[in-house]
Amino acid sequence: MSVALGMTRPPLVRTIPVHDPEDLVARLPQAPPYAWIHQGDGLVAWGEAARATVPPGAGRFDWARRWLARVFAGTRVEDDVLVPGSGPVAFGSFTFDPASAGSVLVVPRIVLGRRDGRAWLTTVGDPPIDLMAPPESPGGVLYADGSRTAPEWEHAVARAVGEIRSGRLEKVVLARDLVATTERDIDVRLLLDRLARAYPECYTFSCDGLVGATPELLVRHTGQAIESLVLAGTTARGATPAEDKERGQALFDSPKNRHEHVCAVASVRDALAPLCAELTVPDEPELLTLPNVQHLASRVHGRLSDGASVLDVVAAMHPTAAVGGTPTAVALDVIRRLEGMDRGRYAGPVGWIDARGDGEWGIALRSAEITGPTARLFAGCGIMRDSDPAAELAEAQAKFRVMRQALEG
Ligand SMILES: C=C(O[C@@H]1C=C(C(=O)O)C=C[C@H]1O)C(=O)O
Repeated sequence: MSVALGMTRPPLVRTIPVHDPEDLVARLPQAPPYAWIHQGDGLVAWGEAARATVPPGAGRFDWARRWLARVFAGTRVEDDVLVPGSGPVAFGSFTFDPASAGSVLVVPRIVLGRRDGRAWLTTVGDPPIDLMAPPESPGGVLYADGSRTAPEWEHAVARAVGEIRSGRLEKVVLARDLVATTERDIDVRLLLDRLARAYPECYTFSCDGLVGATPELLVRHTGQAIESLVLAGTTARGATPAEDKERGQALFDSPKNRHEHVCAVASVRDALAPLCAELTVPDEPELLTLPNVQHLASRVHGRLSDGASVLDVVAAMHPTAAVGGTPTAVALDVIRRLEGMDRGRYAGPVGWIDARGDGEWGIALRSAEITGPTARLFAGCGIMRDSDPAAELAEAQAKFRVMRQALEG
């Protein structure tokens, strides 16, 4: 763990209003970027004032909360904007499996924010002057199987179906990985630009090499108010508007997908209920249409009963049945046995938190782990008792498309 690198006195954190930067991604210098962007609003950040490698284990969110409290308490703050995301902010991403290493928290040196026509700039200490070189293309992309070939993964899905039919569990989400290699190192800013343009309704994120555009908002925390967008149940887009509509209706009417969705919504409701004075869960899902797929979606709203921070809420929710399964413990056991890989931070919580405890966290889906000229892409699907392995494979391919297009341009 390192705190306030190179600073001997408590650093001054200053937030000032600035002119609308319009395109947040275009303001990122040549430095590892942090980002959370939705419909053009959000936060982009760079530099490192403090960083923590969060130790694995059941108490990791607690550890993170204590570390953040110490770091935020060790700053002097002059905040002329006072909105969620102003003042000191930390970005974070956690591994899917609590036993896996790799969870990280970073307090960037510079944060540029934009929401509802307002924009602000936060600096920690005296930040260095940054190089504004534009990103370059990584060149051609070659793909290789990750831990499982396509037929091996279909076999794993068939085995999961067998375990579900034996009555051990109702639902499990199985994922696979693909390894992409590019000619030159990947500039994450280029991926962010492409993702934010192609998927404005998703949350385009970047945190310490984990990059993606997730449609699934785990939780947004604004004062006492929280909201979550629960997704589960997926179909492809149609080739024509009529076919698109037909597919959407079939998804809505499909007992398999509705059951899959009910599992995910129940896990969110059960996790949030003990924290909330009010909680509204819709009776029926709606359709969320994205450029690559259509999902069943439920918007959940609540009011917290006490001063829980966004990270406390994340700790209570993860892993939801949208990425784990039902019941959770059995699903995690099946995932560990059948996937044949460590998910790393894929399907884990990713987002930001400020010193008031406000923040936005998504589930890190439609994402890749970037290291130099390599990207490890992930995609998964909810498996139910009547799942067809070939159909699940096709669904995973459609989900890979988000990061493939971001890499290929
Ligand atoms: C697991 C993923 O997506 C999740 C699984 C879904 C499903 O199986 O229908 C839908 C949305 C997400 O909750 C992924 O994109 O990798």
